[in-house]
Amino acid sequence: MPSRGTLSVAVVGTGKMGADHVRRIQRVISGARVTAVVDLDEERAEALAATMDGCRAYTEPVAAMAAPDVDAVLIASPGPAHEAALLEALDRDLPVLCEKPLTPDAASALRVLEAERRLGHRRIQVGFMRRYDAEYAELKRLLDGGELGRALMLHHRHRNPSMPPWFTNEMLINDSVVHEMDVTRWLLGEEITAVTVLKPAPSTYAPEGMDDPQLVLFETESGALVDVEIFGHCGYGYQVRAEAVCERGTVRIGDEGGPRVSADGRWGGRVTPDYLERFADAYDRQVQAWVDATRRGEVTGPSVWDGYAAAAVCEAGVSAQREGRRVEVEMIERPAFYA
Ligand SMILES: NC(=O)c1ccc[n+]([C@@H]2O[C@H](COP(=O)([O-])OP(=O)(O)OC[C@H]3O[C@@H](n4cnc5c(N)ncnc54)[C@H](O)[C@@H]3O)[C@@H](O)[C@H]2O)c1
Ligand SMILES: O[C@H]1[C@H](O)[C@@H](O)[C@H](O)[C@@H](O)[C@H]1O
Repeated sequence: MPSRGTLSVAVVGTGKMGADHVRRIQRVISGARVTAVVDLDEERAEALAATMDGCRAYTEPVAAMAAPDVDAVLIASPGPAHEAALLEALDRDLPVLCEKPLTPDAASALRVLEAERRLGHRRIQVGFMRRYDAEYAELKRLLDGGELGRALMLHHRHRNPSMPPWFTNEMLINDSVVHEMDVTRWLLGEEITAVTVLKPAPSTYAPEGMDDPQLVLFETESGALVDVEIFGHCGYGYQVRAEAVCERGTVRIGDEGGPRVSADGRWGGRVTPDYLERFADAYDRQVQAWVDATRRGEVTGPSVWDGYAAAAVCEAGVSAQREGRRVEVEMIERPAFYA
């Protein structure tokens, strides 16, 4: 299919992530421009729109999607607002890149899945950007290559320096560990079947009501075991690491590889301060891949099925966290539409 001209994108939600995607579309990647920005915070949307020629500010996603100069939508509002925006975009048959999580619970993710199936063709890519990170891609290549044998275990480490004040205990699972749910499914090519959450005595820096850190355990269809350390307030930087333990070898990614400085009788390196720096290349590749595929009239990358499957695992994870027991994941059969 021939490429369309420059893609005109509406960015819904102009907070930390939305503003960074706007910068990326305008200055880093090719083939797209931002013609609309939407935020409930009118001043924020207007201030951002004023920095771009030909860009209008809206407070309602519906109004932006109805604009004649919008032909694709990037959703970067908070998770609970995704469903309404996704359903509106599907009604208008607009291509979408939706930040993770697709939606915060399985029932709403299923409603989006059913709406896309009714439309009859895929329109939505979910923003599980780790799939576009060079190290994760190399790990996937090694596991798929088969030389190391079957993967028996995955160890994930996910540390944030701190979380915003509105972040909840449940969000450690359905906003943070959702990344490990997706990469586990993707790396191993199978579904997660059960989740257990263990909690050590919390850090004294954990906010009131938050058990931080937590250890989340996944079981998979083939019997692989996967552990995730989620630490929301480690204080010193942003670290995401993974190690695959296979029958004939192990692979580790996410170790800091930058310059090692020796000075003042010490040696050491730098820990990235946040996800925007650690995953900068992955976000760039993800958005470029979405723009390129959309201009070709295709939809690639993580699908609504991937978003739904992760939401189903999140739901089990939140119950496991609350009830202190192993919880099995309940999900529908994968429809042929998403084969
Ligand atoms: N992929 C990643 O690594 C990554 C990193 C951070 C955030 N995220 C995701 O990006 C999304 C946004 O997160 P953030 O950190 O930028 O949040 P944020 O709070 O910084 O920004 C959200 C913005 O959306 C606006 N908003 C709220 N409801 C809205 C609605 N109904 N319509 C339009 N605008 C609305 C808010 O006013 C705010 O400006 C979330 O889904 C989050 O999980 C992904
Ligand atoms: O929304 C953010 C984002 O998804 C980051 O990639 C993750 O590391 C954080 O834990 C989460 O809160």
